[in-house]
Amino acid sequence: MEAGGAGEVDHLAGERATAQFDVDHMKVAWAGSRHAVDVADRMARLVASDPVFRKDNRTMLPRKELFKDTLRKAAHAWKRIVELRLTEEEANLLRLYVDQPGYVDLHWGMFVPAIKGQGTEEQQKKWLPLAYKFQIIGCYAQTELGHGSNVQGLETTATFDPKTDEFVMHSPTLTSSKWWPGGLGKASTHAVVYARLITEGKDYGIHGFIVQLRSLEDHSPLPGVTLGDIGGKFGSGAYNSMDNGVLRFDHVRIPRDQMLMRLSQVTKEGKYVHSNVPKQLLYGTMVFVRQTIVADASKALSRATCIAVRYSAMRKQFGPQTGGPETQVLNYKTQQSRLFPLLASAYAFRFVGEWLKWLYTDVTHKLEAKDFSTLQEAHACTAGLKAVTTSATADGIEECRKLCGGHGYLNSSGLPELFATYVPACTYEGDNVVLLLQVARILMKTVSQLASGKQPVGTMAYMGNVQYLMQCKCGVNTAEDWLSPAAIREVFEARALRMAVNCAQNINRAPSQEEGLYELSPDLLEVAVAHIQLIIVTKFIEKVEQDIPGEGVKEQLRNLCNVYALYLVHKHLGDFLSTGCMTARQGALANQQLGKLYAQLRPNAVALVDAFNYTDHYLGSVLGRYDGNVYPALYDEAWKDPLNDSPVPDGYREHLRPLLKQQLKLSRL
Ligand SMILES: CCCCCCCCCCCCCCCCCCCCCCCC(=O)SCCNC(=O)CCNC(=O)[C@H](O)C(C)(C)COP(=O)(O)OP(=O)(O)OC[C@H]1O[C@@H](n2cnc3c(N)ncnc32)[C@H](O)[C@@H]1OP(=O)(O)O
Ligand SMILES: Cc1cc2nc3c(=O)[nH]c(=O)nc-3n(C[C@H](O)[C@H](O)[C@H](O)COP(=O)(O)OP(=O)(O)OC[C@H]3O[C@@H](n4cnc5c(N)ncnc54)[C@H](O)[C@@H]3O)c2cc1C
Repeated sequence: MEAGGAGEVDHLAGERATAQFDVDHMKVAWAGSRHAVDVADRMARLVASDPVFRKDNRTMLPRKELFKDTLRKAAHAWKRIVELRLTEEEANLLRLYVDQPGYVDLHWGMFVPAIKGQGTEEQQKKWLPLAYKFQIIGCYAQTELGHGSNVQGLETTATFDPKTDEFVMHSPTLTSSKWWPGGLGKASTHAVVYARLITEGKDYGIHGFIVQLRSLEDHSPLPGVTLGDIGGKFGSGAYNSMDNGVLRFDHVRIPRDQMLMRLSQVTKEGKYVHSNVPKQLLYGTMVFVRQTIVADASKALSRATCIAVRYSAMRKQFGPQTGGPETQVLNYKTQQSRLFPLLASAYAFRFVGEWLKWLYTDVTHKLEAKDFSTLQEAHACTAGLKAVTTSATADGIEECRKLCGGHGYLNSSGLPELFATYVPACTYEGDNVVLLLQVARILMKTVSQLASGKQPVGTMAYMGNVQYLMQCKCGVNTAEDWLSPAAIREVFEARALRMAVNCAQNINRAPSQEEGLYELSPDLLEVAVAHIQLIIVTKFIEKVEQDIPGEGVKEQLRNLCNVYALYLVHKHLGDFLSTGCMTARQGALANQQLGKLYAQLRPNAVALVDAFNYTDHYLGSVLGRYDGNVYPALYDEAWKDPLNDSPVPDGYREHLRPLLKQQLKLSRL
């Protein structure tokens, strides 16, 4: 079929011709290195060219078929990984481009890291080779029906029996049933189970245990183990490919050496021994995953913005009153003011994710050397950035759906499934509100220590500049003044610090610290968000200050950085004004500058999303096609729906025909 006569293919080519920068170099800036671009490109094409990895029919598959398809894809991916001797980097990219949540995510993302982080050397030697070769499949069984956020409230017990040198795993109540772990329902043979350790009659709190759940012969649940899937989830396709599971134990015995004993041990005699390390290291796997979730946020948001930008560039509605061609919807200022901040956010999250990965690696090295001084920083940054980036990404994907008008609501746009798959990221690995309150508590502690002269470090170092930041005045006089990184940084620092100090003062007025924290928790959330946004803005500014090769690349990144920062100023103007960080006039100038930045971004928009280098397979959207040839694709896609298998639908004879015949009789009356 011919395109609808609007010349869409040429349209995107024209868009690409207006770019004022070298897209190839922007791909490098986005991916991190030339090597990263090449590997990602190779893996994306490998997946796209393999019929087993087809996913265009996914939202139409019934759950059982979808799950079987996930098993097939995972097994095929593994076969290719082994046959092609892919490196870990390549294998992980392959997993990314297969783009179907499944047990492998939890096996590699949580089961293996939990054993690495919490297992002794012997335990690692025993279990990791089995996991690396997929001779066992593992998951991370922490959350229960009754408790998820409150980890210390978990009820599953692991009671040591010195007579047999075993732990007895038991689910004493309905609410102690493990509930949610991915891969648990149908695929896993093993789990790292978090349970209350009881020995010598004393409850020592939550610890991790490796427990075999299913037979390695026929995959049936072992005696005393009840297992199942917890049921269908939000959306079609989407996270329904994952077997989130339920697990109950009825006095299941495991050898003592299956307690993960790196942080604490139980001796043969039943003595509990805690190594001289912070107990929060038990939460290390969550910290690791939160860091990967921040990196994933930029992937999901960049996918959505890529679809919305390309579609908005080809879609036309209305036109000048004087006549002439219709207007590309991307030219509407409202479309730009909704879409460009999301595009800028995708870049911002990419760079802060890169920095967070560095921080995580640095903290891990320090922990290995028994230096625990940066544990709090790692917790605050991973928890806060996870919360802020996932919330903004989930909202952003939904905004992109609306930006694509009616067609955005079709499954073939890719946006409904992307949203449904993505949105649980706001809940899993820590509910975003719960995580932001953790950050806020750390900020309150830091403020309370300022008076004693203790200098905050890391991302909180700016709080040490309290004398200046509490009274400084924003020096912006013209819209262009807002292009100064120093001016931007200062207002974000002043806003974050003043909000934190105000909140701390209000808490101090409460009858007790606990009551204050409780009453002011809505304000605390905003304090945490302001601090985390400061980190994202700062890391973006630092990125732009680096040496970035490629014609025009640095300029585009600077533009995106300014869009991101000034969009936040506009969105949170109330914070900036109420804390006296800027005047209403300066707020208006920021908005004026933002409009100018959008106009500069406009000719580069399509090229900026091309720099993500996504294949049409990975995007999975007829609206986001690289060639912009949207209408024929939309039209063809509709005919693939099973509802169109026959011109007359199933059910006609039973339900439509009698009705229509009856109406006929009535009309004859
Ligand atoms: C196809 C084949 C391919 C093969 C490919 C092969 C290659 C593979 C490559 C690798 C692939 C990688 C893939 C990754 C993909 C990952 C996908 C993941 C999908 C998501 C799954 C989701 C899983 C889950 O959801 S798991 C469950 C998560 N649960 C939670 O997050 C619970 C949230 N609750 C908590 O974290 C806590 O309970 C908390 C913090 C809210 C409260 O805890 P607690 O009551 O103990 O503490 P407090 O009293 O509040 O605080 C005490 C003290 O501790 C400090 N603190 C708290 N937490 C931490 C921490 N984490 N770290 C450090 N410190 C912490 C806190 O600040 C307090 O400090 P004080 O100084 O005492 O004040
Ligand atoms: C798709 C998906 C996959 C998952 N995979 C796994 C997995 O592999 N392994 C695993 O162990 N778990 C998994 N989980 C569970 C997940 O980690 C928990 O659901 C998550 O940590 C939130 O906990 P909750 O369900 O107990 O929420 P709740 O804590 O019950 O939250 C309910 C509401 O209460 C609020 N709230 C709770 N506490 C506070 C507080 N202190 N102050 C203010 N408000 C509060 C929350 O903000 C929220 O609005 C998964 C969940 C999902 C959705």
